Amino acid sequence: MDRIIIRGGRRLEGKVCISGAKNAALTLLPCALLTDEPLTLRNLPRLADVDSFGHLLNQLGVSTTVEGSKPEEFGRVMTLRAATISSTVAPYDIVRKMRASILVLGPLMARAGEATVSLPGGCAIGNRPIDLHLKALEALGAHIELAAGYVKATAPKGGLTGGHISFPVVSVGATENALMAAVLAKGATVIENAAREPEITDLAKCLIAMGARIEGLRTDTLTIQGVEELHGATYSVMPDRIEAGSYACAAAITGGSLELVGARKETMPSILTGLQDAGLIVEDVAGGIKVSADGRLRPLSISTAPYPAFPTDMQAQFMAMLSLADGTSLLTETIFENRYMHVPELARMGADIEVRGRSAVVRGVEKLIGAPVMATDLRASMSLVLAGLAAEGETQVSRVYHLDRGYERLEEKLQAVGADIERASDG
Ligand SMILES: CC(=O)N[C@H]1[C@@H](OP(=O)(O)OP(=O)(O)OC[C@H]2O[C@@H](n3ccc(=O)[nH]c3=O)[C@H](O)[C@@H]2O)O[C@H](CO)[C@@H](O)[C@@H]1O
Ligand SMILES: C=C(OP(=O)(O)O)C(=O)O
Repeated sequence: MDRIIIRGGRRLEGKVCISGAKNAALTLLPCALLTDEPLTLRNLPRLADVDSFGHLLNQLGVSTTVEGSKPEEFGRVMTLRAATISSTVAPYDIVRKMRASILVLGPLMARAGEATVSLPGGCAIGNRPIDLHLKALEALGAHIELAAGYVKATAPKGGLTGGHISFPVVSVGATENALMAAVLAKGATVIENAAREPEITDLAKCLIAMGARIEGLRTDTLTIQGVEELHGATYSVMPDRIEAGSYACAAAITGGSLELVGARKETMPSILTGLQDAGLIVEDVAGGIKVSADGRLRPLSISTAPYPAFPTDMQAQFMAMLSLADGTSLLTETIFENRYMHVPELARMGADIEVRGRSAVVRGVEKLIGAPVMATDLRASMSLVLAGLAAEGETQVSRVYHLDRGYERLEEKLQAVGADIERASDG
């Protein structure tokens, strides 16, 4: 298994190219199931999850071809074509490894009228139920059965019909599944209390490019007028706001200055406000954003919540950064009940953090010290890399496969801006 080895203490300076967003890519890929014509996705990040999703789609009968696989090229182009759907089953083995697999449910129902998808179950960051995904499909006429760990959904004879969906809590995944199911349903669908994450807008824009009729983009009410069929399209995946935020934290924690090339300011309001409140200088530059440290970091009080509030996917990275702030910060996690797996590992590097239920009290320390650490999820692993960049001495982060799910060419991007970081393989 690979490890990342970091010798910390170097100030980072320069430009980092921001890749296509994982969480957008993973909801754009299943759109290929909605048409028998080719869907070409540009700016796809080179990530383990994107490859796994491609394999899942192959099993369902989708052909995939990839261009731009040369190591020096960023942003792959994948053309997907679901001329026919040969299987409507997403098996446990794949869904277990990649939770986004659940996003084939809506499109399979829309196109094939049936889907059998493994229940995802819990994962390291907490319980991740799918009851809202299922209720949304039921509102469109689907019949749902649960048996042997699988959801079996079937549409009535004439297919799904438009309906009224009102989510009791904001769910990104359930909004995505509902949207992808509704675009081919007969008649109109209204989704209330829809998630407003930029990745949802990216999905809606791609569906519109494929011929869907959707109104209310960027708002919490989406109105969809079902169409007979969708056609092929070419669509470019939005830049990854969480990757951009993570590199901004790298600039902050090393007292450095990084230009985040391609980052879109309008997709990361609360992240940028958090950085500014922590004392960083955030500037618009041509084609991106520049984030620079300006003295000691200030403590913050932050609560995660659905967009446009502070994202749960940035909580761990901010915690690493705030562990070196000049004072005590309070972080509250409202989305996932167990997203503090990085706390004991950061503590092994000298951070002073106390978890009290859903909150974490982070008392800033003068310095962190390198140590061997490991994490059980993606953003927790990134928080340890950030801590390692600032720490005195050597940090070894194991279980690198978590990072490979969400950060394209992490070591390469960090080396280019001055980090002493490498990947070691134990064979
Ligand atoms: C609102 C939010 O921040 N969502 C995050 C969530 O998306 P993801 O789509 O995985 O999760 P949801 O947005 O669906 O979950 C939001 C909340 O709703 C609850 N829920 C969800 C579905 C359901 O059927 N029933 C139910 O009760 C969840 O337990 C959670 O507390 O994790 C992703 C990966 O970290 C993040 O990129 C998303 O930003
Ligand atoms: C937890 C994450 O992703 P996933 O929902 O794919 O597990 C994430 O992007 O931080």
